[in-house]
Amino acid sequence: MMAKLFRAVIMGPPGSGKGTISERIAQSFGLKHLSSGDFLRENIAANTEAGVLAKTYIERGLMVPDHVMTRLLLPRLEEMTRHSWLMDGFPCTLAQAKALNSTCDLDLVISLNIPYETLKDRLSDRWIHPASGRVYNMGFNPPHVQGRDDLSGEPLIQHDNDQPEALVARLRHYKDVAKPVIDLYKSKGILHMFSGTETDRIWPYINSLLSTKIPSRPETDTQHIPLP
Ligand SMILES: Nc1nc2c(ncn2[C@H]2C[C@H](O)[C@@H](COP(=O)(O)OP(=O)(O)OP(=O)(O)O)O2)c(=O)[nH]1
Ligand SMILES: Nc1ncnc2c1ncn2[C@@H]1O[C@H](COP(=O)(O)OP(=O)(O)O)[C@@H](O)[C@H]1O
Repeated sequence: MMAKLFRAVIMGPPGSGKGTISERIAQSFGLKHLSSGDFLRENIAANTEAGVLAKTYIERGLMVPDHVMTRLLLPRLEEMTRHSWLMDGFPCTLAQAKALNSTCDLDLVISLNIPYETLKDRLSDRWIHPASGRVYNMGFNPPHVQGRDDLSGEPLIQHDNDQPEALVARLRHYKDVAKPVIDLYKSKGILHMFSGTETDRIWPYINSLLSTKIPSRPETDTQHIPLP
């Protein structure tokens, strides 16, 4: 018998730990981690029509318009008929949420509520390996060799828009656009909000919530059919 597919979204301001927590969820529960940023980077690398268009916005530090995002992502999600997934970075706006709504029924939305001071500290210390998108934080998960990606050994970079001046504007913008999305998911009864300053302290709560909804990845347990 095929297990029911599970579809979840994770929301939160820049630096709130969406990527970090998504990876843990993917590992523990076997959901496929989808990231809007990764989809965009793939499309940019492949020079698709949407990728070329998206690049012109990202380069200017702007959000990609809703119609480009939905045209890019919804067909990919529609194709995922055999996989449970967790989407990170989409939807970001009410228009995106409504478009997603018309494509699929979400089971759960995780919203991360992290204080500004914490975000500022984390992001000013964030280093990225541009080619892979691997993310390091000098305090939390530093690279083995300072300034170098663990796998490729290539140099790490910092984003200008992770610095405090740009972050204030990004955060304000996030709050404005996310509020109606959060309200929508609250009204549907699928929103779960987690507050705190440390991913390691938030994670056990998310883990136990998901354990009530999906079987954890059974390495040895053959009673449960793992999620595809
Ligand atoms: N010090 C500290 N750093 C953390 C913690 N959790 C995650 N980080 C680090 C890893 C990264 O360098 C940075 C941001 O984490 P993520 O890239 O997972 O965040 P998110 O995906 O929400 O950011 P984005 O939307 O891509 O800007 O903070 C934590 O509990 N403490
Ligand atoms: N849902 C979305 N709607 C509009 N633009 C998006 C969306 N997701 C990602 N983007 C664009 O792609 C860029 C990279 O996204 P991401 O990798 O999530 O990193 P970050 O949010 O830290 O910049 C964003 O800065 C934004 O321009």
